Amino acid sequence: MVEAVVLASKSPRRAELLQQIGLRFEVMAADIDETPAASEDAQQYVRRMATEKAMAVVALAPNRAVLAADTSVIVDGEILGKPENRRHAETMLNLLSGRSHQVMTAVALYADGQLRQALSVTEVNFAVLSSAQISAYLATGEADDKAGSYGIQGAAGYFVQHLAGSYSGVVGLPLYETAALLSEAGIGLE
Ligand SMILES: Cc1cn([C@H]2C[C@H](O)[C@@H](COP(=O)(O)OP(=O)(O)OP(=O)(O)O)O2)c(=O)[nH]c1=O
Repeated sequence: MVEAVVLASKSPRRAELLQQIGLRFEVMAADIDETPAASEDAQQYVRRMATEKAMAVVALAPNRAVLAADTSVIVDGEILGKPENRRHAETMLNLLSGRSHQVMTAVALYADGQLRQALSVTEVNFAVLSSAQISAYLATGEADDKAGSYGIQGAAGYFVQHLAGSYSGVVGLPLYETAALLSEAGIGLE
């Protein structure tokens, strides 16, 4: 029997999304340093992060197919990752209020000695957020572990006036691109 793909992620959202497309997988997360390098742009950063997450797990399970992803929010060329604390999250939400930003998710798949990558870029338009709305949202705790300090799939869903791109990519794993990578690597969905 072919062994299940390993999802190199501690994100419950990524596991849920992968379940949605019927892939048999198990989870093995590896911690990596997520500090952006001074010289890299957002696209290079998310690609490098997804690759490093995958390769950290390949080092632990060398004969398995390993899938990983990385999501960042980009506004004015600035990369917004997960907030350090509530104040940081508040600053990010004020920055995103009333304008559009990009959400980039890179996916990396290592299988049969080959690394494949895909990138999903989505344009998201936020309504103007009042300070009361931001405070109420921060109190839900949903911002704490998410890039850009919001989760489109939760209470922040109503901040979004318009989206062009991949909804699943914003949540953390673009399903079209992921299925295409799996198919290229000859890994079938059930
Ligand atoms: C923008 C946005 C991000 N997110 C989440 C997806 C990711 O879990 C997180 C971005 O952080 P990541 O560093 O990409 O992922 P992670 O640390 O949560 O998990 P791992 O590295 O182990 O795979 O933000 C949402 O859930 N909804 C959203 O709308």
